[in-house]
Amino acid sequence: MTLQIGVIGTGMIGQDHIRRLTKVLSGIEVVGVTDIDQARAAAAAPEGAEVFATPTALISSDNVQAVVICSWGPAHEEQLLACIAAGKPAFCEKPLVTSEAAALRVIEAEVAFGRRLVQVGFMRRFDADYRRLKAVIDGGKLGAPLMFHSVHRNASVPEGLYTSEMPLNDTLVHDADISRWLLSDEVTGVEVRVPRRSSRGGELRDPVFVLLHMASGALVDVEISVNISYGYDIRGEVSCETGVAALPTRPAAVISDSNGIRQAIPEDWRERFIEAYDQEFREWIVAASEGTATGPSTWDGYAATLVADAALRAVASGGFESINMIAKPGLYGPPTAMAAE
Ligand SMILES: NC(=O)c1ccc[n+]([C@@H]2O[C@H](COP(=O)([O-])OP(=O)(O)OC[C@H]3O[C@@H](n4cnc5c(N)ncnc54)[C@H](O)[C@@H]3O)[C@@H](O)[C@H]2O)c1
Ligand SMILES: O[C@H]1[C@H](O)[C@@H](O)[C@H](O)[C@@H](O)[C@H]1O
Repeated sequence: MTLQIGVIGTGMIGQDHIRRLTKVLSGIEVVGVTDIDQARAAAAAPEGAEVFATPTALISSDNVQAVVICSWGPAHEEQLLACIAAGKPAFCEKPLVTSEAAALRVIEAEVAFGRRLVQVGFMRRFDADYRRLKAVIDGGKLGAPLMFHSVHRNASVPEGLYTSEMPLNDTLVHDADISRWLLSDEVTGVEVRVPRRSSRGGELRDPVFVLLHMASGALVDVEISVNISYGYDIRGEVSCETGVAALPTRPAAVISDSNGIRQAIPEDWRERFIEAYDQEFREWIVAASEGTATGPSTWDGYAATLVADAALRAVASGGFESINMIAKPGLYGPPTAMAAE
């Protein structure tokens, strides 16, 4: 059976996902697209796909069985709620939503529906290197994880569109999610330090240094640099009681020329996580074909939203900002460290 998919938002990642859904993966057909920029939607539409005037029209179409949301974060809530109301599985790019209140409304709707329908685009969980790192930590041979050093560097970000809040509410959400998942832990508080500003980003608050306090007592430090120019560089190292486990340096062709011997660094997220995005969709397609979702959930999107909110408060206060989660609904699995009481 072929799953008929509609894509909302045909910008950078929408186009990349349409490419993988039409040229890489099987078991699906992109039957519809929409974007507030109708010309962009028409240009991105695969042959034979319908260009819908609005997300509502796409979601309610009888031809669309599942939805991929790649619009801007502030638009996600309305589109997710419409998918849940229609009972259609939705893959939603990060961030899930852009406020705690919005995250709670999506949780409430999905819990009332009674089955998981939403998968959030935290693609690092599908990356083979991160999966091997988690297997080592879960294996327990290195003892308990004590510290996680997470480095998140972008070569550049879209000028004018990427604001000073975004290192914390757009970029950090990946590190927040991967920390919770890798360490099987929950974030209970956040501190942020702002070092000397990089002259490459103009007035942008860049870089930032974030400290995540985990429920177990483990600490996570995150470097976010979004104008590092040399490439898209993602690193991670977990210090445990009797050893250290780290992401490997990615294999790349070794080039020897008059500049020396060197290996290329990915240019951006599309290249670094290409296999992870393919794999997250493979797993989503299986789940969505069964009318549900897998992997990062609305609950995980909610948790990352709380971290982003706390980080923004921490910049303003200069101190420690705590996080208080609601009790975890059973739909999202057993209680976590924080919600256990
Ligand atoms: N997982 C990742 O690594 C990753 C990478 C890039 C982007 N993203 C996320 O994907 C989303 C899109 O990012 P992008 O880089 O493609 O941005 P983009 O600006 O290139 O594209 C967004 C598109 O959505 C459209 N849009 C916005 N609001 C809409 C609405 N209400 N209805 C219909 N269309 C609407 C815009 O016109 C635009 O074409 C963001 O949430 C971003 O954080 C995730
Ligand atoms: O939307 C993008 C995307 O999520 C990337 O994975 C991240 O590295 C960028 O900082 C962010 O702006």
